[in-house]
Amino acid sequence: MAELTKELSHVKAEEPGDPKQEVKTSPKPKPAQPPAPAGTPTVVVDDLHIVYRVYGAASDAEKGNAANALLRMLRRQGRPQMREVHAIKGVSFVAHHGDAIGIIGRNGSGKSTLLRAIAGLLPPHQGAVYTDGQPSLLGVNAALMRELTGERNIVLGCYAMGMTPAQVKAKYDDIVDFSGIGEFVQFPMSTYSSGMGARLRFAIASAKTHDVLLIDEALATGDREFKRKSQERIKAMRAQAGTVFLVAHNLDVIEETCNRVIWLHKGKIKMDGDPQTVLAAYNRA
Ligand SMILES: Nc1ncnc2c1ncn2[C@@H]1O[C@H](COP(=O)(O)OP(=O)(O)OP(=O)(O)O)[C@@H](O)[C@H]1O
Repeated sequence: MAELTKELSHVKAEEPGDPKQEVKTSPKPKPAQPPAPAGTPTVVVDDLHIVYRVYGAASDAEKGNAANALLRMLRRQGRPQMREVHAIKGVSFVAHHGDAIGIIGRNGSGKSTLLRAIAGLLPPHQGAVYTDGQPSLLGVNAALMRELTGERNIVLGCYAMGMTPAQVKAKYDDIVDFSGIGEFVQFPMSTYSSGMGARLRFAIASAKTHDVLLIDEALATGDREFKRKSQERIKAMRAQAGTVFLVAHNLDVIEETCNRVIWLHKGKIKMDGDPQTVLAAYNRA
């Protein structure tokens, strides 16, 4: 913590007011704006199609025997084979401020792909995604640096979300407390269990109010107590009129946290409605 305090006080000396700040790259805080009223559209997904291109993959017709294998090897001397995986097929919906939307569906139905597309990480093959505000994707693989300590990752993660040094300092203890990693905050993240890493990622991401927060299975790795705390956080974010998308295989988490559920099946929306109705239909299928 001493090292961190030193680092923060050093950066703090270069905060606004100091003319040198003009050339620094540390993110500027957004001017305070009143939160948008609940019910205002935040995300519009319009006839979205996402197609992955996989290079070097054999088509079904080419698989299966030695002759085909030889043919494939010979063909690789020329242009590599390319296959397309049509992961999202014409998905449309509108999300609003204050919504917490659960995305459910079997393995491979396109849940993570949809979140990544809303986050702007995958270009639409067709259709479009419009967002009001900055979407932030929090996945279990969210990029924190394994070789750095929890402490440094908190600072970097907060900066990456656009927080000022003063805001990082104010939130630091809360992030450590919320994550429950205790003294491990001084250790490199490579020494953390997957649950500890996921808790720290959630604690960092939720230290800030997001316009659109996308959570991919992040709650699945926490223990019971952490799940309870994180559900409360999500509720608080909704109350501040942000929009939360949550992908989870644990349907209890979805039911307790979300006010709307979208059921994806083979890249298409099979059902979109209130959690009770959609989950009941999903469980019957
Ligand atoms: N990087 C990729 N390259 C090629 N195909 C991919 C890639 N990522 C996902 N896919 C394919 O896209 C489809 C949707 O995958 P996606 O990971 O979005 O599903 P999911 O519903 O999140 O699955 P899970 O519940 O197993 O996490 C699957 O057919 C998958 O094989």
